[in-house]
Amino acid sequence: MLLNIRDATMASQVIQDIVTRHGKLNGLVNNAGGQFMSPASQLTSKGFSTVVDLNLNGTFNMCKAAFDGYMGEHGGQIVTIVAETRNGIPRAMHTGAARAGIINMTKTLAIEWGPYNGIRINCVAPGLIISSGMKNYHETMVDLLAHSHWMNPTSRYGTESEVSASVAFLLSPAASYINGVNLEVDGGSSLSKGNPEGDELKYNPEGSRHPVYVGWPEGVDNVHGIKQVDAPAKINELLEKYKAIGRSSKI
Ligand SMILES: CCCCCCCCCCC/C=C/C(=O)SCCNC(=O)CCNC(=O)[C@H](O)C(C)(C)COP(=O)(O)OP(=O)(O)OC[C@H]1O[C@@H](n2cnc3c(N)ncnc32)[C@H](O)[C@@H]1OP(=O)(O)O
Ligand SMILES: NC(=O)C1=CN([C@@H]2O[C@H](COP(=O)(O)OP(=O)(O)OC[C@H]3O[C@@H](n4cnc5c(N)ncnc54)[C@H](OP(=O)(O)O)[C@@H]3O)[C@@H](O)[C@H]2O)C=CC1
Repeated sequence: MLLNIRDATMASQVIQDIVTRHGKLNGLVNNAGGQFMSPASQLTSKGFSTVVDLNLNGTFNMCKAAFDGYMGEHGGQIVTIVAETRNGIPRAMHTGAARAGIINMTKTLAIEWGPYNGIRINCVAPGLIISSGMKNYHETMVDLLAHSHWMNPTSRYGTESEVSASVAFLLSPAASYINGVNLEVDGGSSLSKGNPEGDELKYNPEGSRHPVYVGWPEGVDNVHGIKQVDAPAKINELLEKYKAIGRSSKI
């Protein structure tokens, strides 16, 4: 099934096809999105609109299609992946504005659509995550990002598994009374970003138990159970580093 979320007609068609094929639509996860990096001073009006159209309008198109095509009558759960935006997103003001718009749209929809058979709608806001998406960026940006892994209190990137665990939780009955929230999955970067001159020890002063705490559950055999993703090499190197730390992080 082809889908361009920027196209409202296509969004409705895809929802209709799913309902026809499966007879129901329990959940919608709006994960599609993205941006290009540009300082705001160099951003054109068209560039700004493009990113807002993709993220904000695209998410609206999918939510509306799900509501009209099934959930308005039968209820359901919606989770939208946004991005950690609390202090803005330097070099990505367009996406920051769009994601903040989605978070506010989500609050309104939670209020307006909750009465429709208990529709629940929430957001998950990832911080920096080791993901295939990083391949979209120029090498210099990847370098910068790879050197920014300490920029939150956990001093590391997150993983796709850590984001999807939160999505699964919000979709599940375990979250049956959670509606209209934005769950930050960011290692605390929304609380503190650190100093660009700093290093990974910033949040781990001498005397703390571990240089970096990973805290991933063991895989079937060991921590190597963490999924390998098709991220740029420099970002994947971080994953290997965390795995090694993970093995020595057991309390
Ligand atoms: C030290 C810390 C650094 C802090 C910064 C941290 C930032 C973190 C951000 C949050 C973390 C998020 C991570 C991720 O999201 S992972 C990646 C996910 N995937 C993507 O981002 C997708 C990559 N992007 C794209 O696929 C496309 O750029 C996009 C879909 C967004 C747009 O594609 P489209 O084909 O619709 O658009 P066009 O190419 O036709 O362009 C339209 C106009 O947009 C302007 N533009 C486009 N590219 C650029 C660019 N690279 N620089 C500047 N401007 C750009 C331009 O005006 C285009 O119009 P014109 O073609 O007429 O010029
Ligand atoms: N990785 C990170 O650090 C962070 C990521 N995020 C967000 O998480 C989400 C997933 O990102 P990630 O996996 O990293 O990156 P990817 O680029 O791998 O995933 C983005 C997905 O969105 C799809 N997509 C883009 N535009 C459209 C469209 N118009 N219609 C339908 N699908 C579209 C892409 O499809 P296709 O491949 O076919 O183009 C791609 O599968 C994104 O919204 C991203 O911005 C937020 C914060 C941090």
